[in-house]
Amino acid sequence: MTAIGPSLMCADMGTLQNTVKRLDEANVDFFHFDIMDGKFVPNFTMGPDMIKSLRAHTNKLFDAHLMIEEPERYIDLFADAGCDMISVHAEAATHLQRTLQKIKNRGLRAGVALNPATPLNCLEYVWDTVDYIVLMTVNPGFAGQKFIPMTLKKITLLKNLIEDSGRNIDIQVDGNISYEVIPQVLERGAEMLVCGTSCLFRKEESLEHATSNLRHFLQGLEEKNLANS
Ligand SMILES: O=C(CO)[C@H](O)[C@H](O)COP(=O)(O)O
Repeated sequence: MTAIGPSLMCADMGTLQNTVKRLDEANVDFFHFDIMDGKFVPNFTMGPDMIKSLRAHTNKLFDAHLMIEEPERYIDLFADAGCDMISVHAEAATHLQRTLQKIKNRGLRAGVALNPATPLNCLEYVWDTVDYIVLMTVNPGFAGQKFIPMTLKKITLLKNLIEDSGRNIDIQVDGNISYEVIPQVLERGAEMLVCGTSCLFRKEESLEHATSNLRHFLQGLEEKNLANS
């Protein structure tokens, strides 16, 4: 089943606790936290203390996407805050394998995030240390950007590489994951959707409606695929 993960940087920061409770009840699958340092990306968002304070309000998976330089220095901080999954950018981790191993040693799922222009060959020697790949479909740093069409080809290539590796590695897509884009990324092999302003945090509908509409839409696509197979 396709996993829905609200991108909490798109929420109202003043009512975050309530938002997490509502989305938990609306039955999202995981919560996605974008961590920015003003260096790797030109923006700032949330940090470990915020994650820690939200941990008591849901049992759903917490997924931290570290858009920061030297991510290896902060793994313990985010693990201690209550994260279940941590992804680091290949472009930012000098010792990528060591950093992924550090995440796994803490008992968490380890992810590699790739900017749109980063080729897939940086994954070649870490297949045995990675649980999920975050393919950025916009350049990271800001919500509300435009989907980059070249990344569709990358999903197909990545799916083939994962199948060849024989490993159980999920593909997460992040950036302008709209109703128009969703069928295209799913048909190419994405399994985890990071849902921001493009499909969940929308002015015209409540979080509850947005989540249930999205779930129905995904179910419809899955039924159509089953019927065609
Ligand atoms: O990673 C991100 C930005 O770097 C956000 O998670 C994402 O872009 C938010 O979604 P949307 O594009 O739909 O607003």
